Amino acid sequence: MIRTSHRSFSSNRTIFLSALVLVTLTASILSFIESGERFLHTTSWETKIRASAQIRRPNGISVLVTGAAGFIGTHVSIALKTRGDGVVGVDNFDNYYALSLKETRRALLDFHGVFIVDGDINDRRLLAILFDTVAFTHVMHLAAQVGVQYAVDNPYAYVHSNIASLVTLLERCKAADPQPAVVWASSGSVYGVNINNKVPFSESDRVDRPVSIYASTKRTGEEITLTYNRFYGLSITGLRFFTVYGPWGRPDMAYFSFIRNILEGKPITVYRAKNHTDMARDFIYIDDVVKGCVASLDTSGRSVGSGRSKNGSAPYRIFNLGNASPVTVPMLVSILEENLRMKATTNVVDMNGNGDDLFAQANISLAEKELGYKPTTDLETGLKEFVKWYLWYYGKPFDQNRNV
Ligand SMILES: O=C(O)[C@H]1O[C@H](OP(=O)(O)OP(=O)(O)OC[C@H]2O[C@@H](n3ccc(=O)[nH]c3=O)[C@H](O)[C@@H]2O)[C@H](O)[C@@H](O)[C@@H]1O
Repeated sequence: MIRTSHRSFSSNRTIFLSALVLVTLTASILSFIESGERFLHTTSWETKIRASAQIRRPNGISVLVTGAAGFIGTHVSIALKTRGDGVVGVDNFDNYYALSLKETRRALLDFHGVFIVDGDINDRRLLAILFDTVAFTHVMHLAAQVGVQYAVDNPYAYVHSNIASLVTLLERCKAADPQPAVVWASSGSVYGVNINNKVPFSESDRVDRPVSIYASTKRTGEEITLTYNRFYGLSITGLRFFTVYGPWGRPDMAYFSFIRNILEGKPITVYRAKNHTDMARDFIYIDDVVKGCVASLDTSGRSVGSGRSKNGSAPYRIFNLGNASPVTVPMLVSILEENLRMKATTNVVDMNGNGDDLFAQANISLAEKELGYKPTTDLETGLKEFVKWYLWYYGKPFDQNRNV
């Protein structure tokens, strides 16, 4: 959805990035000043929020996007704003990965007229002020502590971000009148080690054997949101994202860290299952995921409660958002090598039971039927776009003569 033609990659990169840096700097200085006064919610802060939340199309929606400076959050916010919806972002700008990338995404959002509130959604007062300032029709909840392996050493981060913050947000949505509809990021990792012994994975499969703290907090989130649907009438749509990749992506993910190491001539580590089976993922390109998110918002139905009471029942839905075509990690590496015309130095390591799922493949027929979801970007095409963005963003000289 964020289009930058190849020509502009080379010629206007410096101009575009310098403009972004300037906007970032201004936005950061302003947000620093305002963040200090955040709780006085100065009129300029409120004015920015109201302007950002303004709906500019007939039957438009007004969406609070949590995690708006994140990878999927940035793309979804821009897609909604571009079509005329009201969008306000909130992000705690944590340093799980490079803050500079989040700040540049903030500038990109600013460029598109999306204001991001710098704050933590576990902050009840901040949420109260936000919901008093804007009557959100929808919440796109993408803020989360992500990463499968990071959970091994940092379990509390997942409880704070994926459980405590979720409940704080749902409590605020429950109290709103009218209540917004909620679309939120679950995860394909809830399927665990393929306990169903069937592929592809379907939403009706058993998901009571998650293999990481990360996956178990996402599974718990599905149970918690069901409670807020059944008792308080919130419309809930959970999206089980598979392995999402693309421009402005997450540096902690394999596809991103591999390209960085290959370009820097450093080795990459390729995990393999104990019986020497290659790991495989259902890689899904960001533009396809954005379409799934927007379609979920558009078909969310209404919440039917207010406070502790509700009038009727609201929709509770879960969808797989994947590509339905798994690719092995070694294949991912060879596609990157082909795009970069460089060979990777690969260390193959047998999995250490770090909570990584061996295999993932989404059955997307339910999303196709209910959301009209139809992924169109295969991994080769998507990675080509990602490599172009990466070289443009990090200003890497791309030597066409490099041997593979
Ligand atoms: O499907 C999902 O729900 C999850 O997808 C990704 O998790 P993952 O698929 O494990 O993505 P990566 O961390 O990029 O790993 C992709 C594959 O590469 C492998 N890998 C990762 C890193 C590495 O250095 N080497 C390596 O072989 C992993 O074992 C995995 O098989 C995201 O990181 C999660 O936030 C998301 O929830």
